[in-house]
Amino acid sequence: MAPKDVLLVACGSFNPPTIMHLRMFEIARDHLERLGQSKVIGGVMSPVHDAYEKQDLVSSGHRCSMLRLALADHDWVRLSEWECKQSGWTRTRQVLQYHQNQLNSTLNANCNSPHKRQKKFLGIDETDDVGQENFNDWIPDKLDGSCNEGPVKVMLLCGADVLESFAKPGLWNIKDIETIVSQHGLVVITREGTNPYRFIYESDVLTKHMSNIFIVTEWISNEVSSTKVRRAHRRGDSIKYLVPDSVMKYIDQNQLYVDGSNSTTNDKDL
Ligand SMILES: Nc1ncnc2c1ncn2[C@@H]1O[C@H](COP(=O)(O)OP(=O)(O)OP(=O)(O)O)[C@@H](O)[C@H]1O
Ligand SMILES: NC(=O)c1ccc[n+]([C@@H]2O[C@H](COP(=O)(O)O)[C@@H](O)[C@H]2O)c1
Ligand SMILES: [Zn+2]
Repeated sequence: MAPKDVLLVACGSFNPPTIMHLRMFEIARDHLERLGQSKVIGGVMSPVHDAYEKQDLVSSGHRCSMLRLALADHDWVRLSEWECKQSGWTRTRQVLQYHQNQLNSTLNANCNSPHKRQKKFLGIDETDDVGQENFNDWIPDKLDGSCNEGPVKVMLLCGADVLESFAKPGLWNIKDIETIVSQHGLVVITREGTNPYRFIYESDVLTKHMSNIFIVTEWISNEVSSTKVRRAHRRGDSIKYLVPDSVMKYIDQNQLYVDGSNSTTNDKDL
């Protein structure tokens, strides 16, 4: 059976983006492709909306700028700004659905209408809906104009802490969890202090859809987190090699994470 095309979507604060956020994609792609059933055709980072109001969250303007710098030379992972440009916070199931719909319509459009480049040449406006900005820069080049592609499956890429947050009362809608695991699928990277296998065992819905959940053990473990980076920076410690150099420079130039002044929220426990 030919491998199925997959697009990995990582949702998160990326406050700031760390090397581990970028590593996640490499680890996931190696694992999925080694299993032989999937071909990863691209990756997307979708920063959460400011309205998520997580402690110390700097504006999505800053977070998108940092992601743009972090991904500047990346050959297969791209930033998607759609989520943070909405009027409020969007549930992850809807974020995945949006990206799936956009991919499906791109694939359909490729087969039913003139080639995109031809459209540009003809001066046809590429906006989706009247008055709606086009946020489609994240679509892999591979799909840009080609009509012989099969379907592409959008999967959620996350760390095991996000998987375990499924059990936090009131945080996730059970129907959303079922839709995410049954229709999209999950690629979960192990993280210190988590036990994703046990977590799946203890959940009926996750056990039911286990064939669509890929747990990837990161043997070269790296416990960098955005929280630790922010803390180190606030204390005047070096964050070199924890975030891309371009991101480190941006943090300095914009004096981010020095105190609470750039944060969209005041310090509070969430
Ligand atoms: N070291 C890591 N190992 C595995 N997954 C990670 C790691 N760091 C981040 N992730 C994953 O990256 C995604 C984005 O997470 P997020 O933006 O919350 O980063 P974070 O480093 O956990 O930040 P914070 O400390 O602010 O929560 C999540 O799915 C999270 O689990
Ligand atoms: N119900 C939901 O869809 C739901 C709940 C909690 C977090 N999330 C998402 O998980 C991601 C990671 O969040 P944290 O940075 O809090 O770990 C964010 O993108 C957030 O939007 C989604
Ligand atoms: Zn986190």
